[in-house]
Amino acid sequence: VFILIIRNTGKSRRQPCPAVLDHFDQQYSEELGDLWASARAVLLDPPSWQYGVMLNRFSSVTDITQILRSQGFSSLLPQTDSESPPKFPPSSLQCYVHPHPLRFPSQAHRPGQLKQYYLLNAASLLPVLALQVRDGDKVLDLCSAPGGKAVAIMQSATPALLCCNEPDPHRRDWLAKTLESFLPPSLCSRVMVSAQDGRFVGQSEAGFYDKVLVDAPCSNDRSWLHSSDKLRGQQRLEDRARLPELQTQLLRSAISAVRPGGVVVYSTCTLSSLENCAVVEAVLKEFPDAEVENLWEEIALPLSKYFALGILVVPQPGRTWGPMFLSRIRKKR
Ligand SMILES: C[S@@+](CC[C@H](N)C(=O)[O-])C[C@H]1O[C@@H](n2cnc3c(N)ncnc32)[C@H](O)[C@@H]1O
Repeated sequence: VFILIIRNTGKSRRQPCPAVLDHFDQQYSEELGDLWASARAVLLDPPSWQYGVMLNRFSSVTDITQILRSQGFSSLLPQTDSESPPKFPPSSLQCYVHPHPLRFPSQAHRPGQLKQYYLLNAASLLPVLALQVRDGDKVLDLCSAPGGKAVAIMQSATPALLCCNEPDPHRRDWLAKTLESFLPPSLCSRVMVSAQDGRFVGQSEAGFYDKVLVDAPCSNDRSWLHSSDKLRGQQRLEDRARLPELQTQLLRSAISAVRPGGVVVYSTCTLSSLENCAVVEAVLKEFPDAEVENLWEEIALPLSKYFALGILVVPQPGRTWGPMFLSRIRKKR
């Protein structure tokens, strides 16, 4: 198999939206201090962005690992026989990363044919690792489209049920296509797609799930910074102000949907503390039977930066993963 790897070039450089950049400069220089200057440089430079290659364990094509290794990719997650930290629980999840911004070509959707790999920002795997899905778990992916984390969950273990919820009809179609492209028909009975408003799942399915992922709608810093025009950028800044309320409602609903002893992972792809720590903090006040767990020991990746209520991955030159915030909340027994 011949695979052409694309090196990102300056030709695809997109212009940042001045209003969004100005807003980020004000907020993030205050919240992140010196770290913002280097994160800013990465966010403004799409050709420097790295991409992870998550393998599909259900694809019968097996030579992809060899190709990746020969191109200089290496495994992001430590091999199970490795002695060196960090140690993750054994998992069949495999993702390859490259030190340079090389981009593997994406594969087209072909009905009836499973894709071999999924391209992603490797930090997106952290919420899935934190969820610690085990065989037989009942799992809810509350905000699921386009389905990257749902695919990663199914690479990690074989849950009894994975409910992928997405209320937006177009994004739900995209999600269904992703699942069809990566999962064999034999898993159909375990994986279902639902269309609920996630804010109300906690009432309708209280205490039903072992694990719930809330990969919340958020201000997606990477893409919002490159908003196509001024109006769109300004609209997004208005949306940004409203997001913490929706995120709070979704996290509240997720904690209600999990059984005592179960876990909720809350994640976003923004650096904004108002959508991250502040949301977790506000919701925890309402649930004395829930507590945040310390992920530092467990997910101590060199590209993560620790915050009191979770982990924030701040993109840095040469390690452009993130932005990604995650926090794991356990409901006491
Ligand atoms: C960050 S994206 C999820 C990405 C996805 N987890 C993945 O890894 O591919 C957030 C999703 O939440 C959905 N969403 C928005 N409002 C929602 C709500 N009230 N309940 C559930 N999902 C919602 C959006 O349509 C969007 O698809």
